[in-house]
Amino acid sequence: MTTSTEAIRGTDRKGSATRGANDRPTEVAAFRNVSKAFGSVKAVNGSSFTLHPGETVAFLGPNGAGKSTSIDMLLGLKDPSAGEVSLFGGSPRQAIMDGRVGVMLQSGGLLPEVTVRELVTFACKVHPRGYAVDDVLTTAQILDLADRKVDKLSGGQEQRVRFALATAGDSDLIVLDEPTTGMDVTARQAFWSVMKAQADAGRTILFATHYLEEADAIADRVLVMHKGRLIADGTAAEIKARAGQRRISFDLHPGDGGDASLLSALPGITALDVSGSTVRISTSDADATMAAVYRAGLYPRGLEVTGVGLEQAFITITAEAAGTEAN
Ligand SMILES: Nc1ncnc2c1ncn2[C@@H]1O[C@H](COP(=O)(O)OP(=O)(O)OP(=O)(O)O)[C@@H](O)[C@H]1O
Repeated sequence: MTTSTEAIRGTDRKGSATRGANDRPTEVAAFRNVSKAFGSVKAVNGSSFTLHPGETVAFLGPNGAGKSTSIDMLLGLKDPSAGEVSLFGGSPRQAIMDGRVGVMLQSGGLLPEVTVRELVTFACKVHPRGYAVDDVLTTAQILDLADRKVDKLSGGQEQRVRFALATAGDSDLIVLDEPTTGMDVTARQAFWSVMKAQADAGRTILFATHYLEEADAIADRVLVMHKGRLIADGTAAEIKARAGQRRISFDLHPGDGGDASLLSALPGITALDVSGSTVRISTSDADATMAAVYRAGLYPRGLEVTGVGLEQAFITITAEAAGTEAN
């Protein structure tokens, strides 16, 4: 028996993107020095990146960074003011018409007065390689909502219907703009497990999110935008390393001589928290900080040094970008 997820996974699609002369997959999407201005607002400013077959890529950035505008250009919904956007080596509009892209956008009303089943059936029919509607409803976990009118759904339920529309056919690229906004924790986990199956089947996935833990857990690669510019492009680990921060924690026993003024003067230190005998430090240079701790004659016990999470790294690099602009 074919399960709905298997049906949606379809065959292994790695390498199904544009192929080069030597028949190796090349690129799914490319932004080449792309800008988009709305009057005096530079929503996107000279952005270049390439999406490769089979990658899961998170698009991060503070509010107004230019993520949705970039996605709109990627999908041919907006034209760039300058530069070039291509999908599968051709125009975004052609790729959409060919059914190569499944899309879940942030906004845009779902048709009122139709049921979930009617709407999803329509999406399956118009897709050149549409799946069976029951498979799509099952995979998106909305079979129980099939007979409900779409304008009577909760925000989280609406998101799941949008997800069903994005996965109604056998697309090579799935683009999701803040897909889990409004979903509860269980729905979010279920959503990402379905997306993981899509990624495992070799589809390329691009998703914008403000949930950095999602990006950290799911993405092979992270693009960070800030005020229209792409300020980081790498794995979550590379971006964390680039932010360069480390967290150190240790215990100092009473009488060890460590006081707040001594600790706060340690080299590299960016934050200090002393709670009873436990010292927690954020530092840009863990080696120098710890060398100074030992030089001061302190005896730290239970020493732990860890990297920062993606959230802290994101805050650090976007603050750096804001600082650079201000200078
Ligand atoms: N149609 C438009 N007309 C004028 N300005 C616009 C338009 N669309 C977007 N902008 C502006 O372009 C900038 C980028 O907006 P965009 O929606 O792409 O950001 P975003 O990163 O998706 O933000 P968010 O995380 O809040 O969704 C913002 O300053 C926004 O106000």
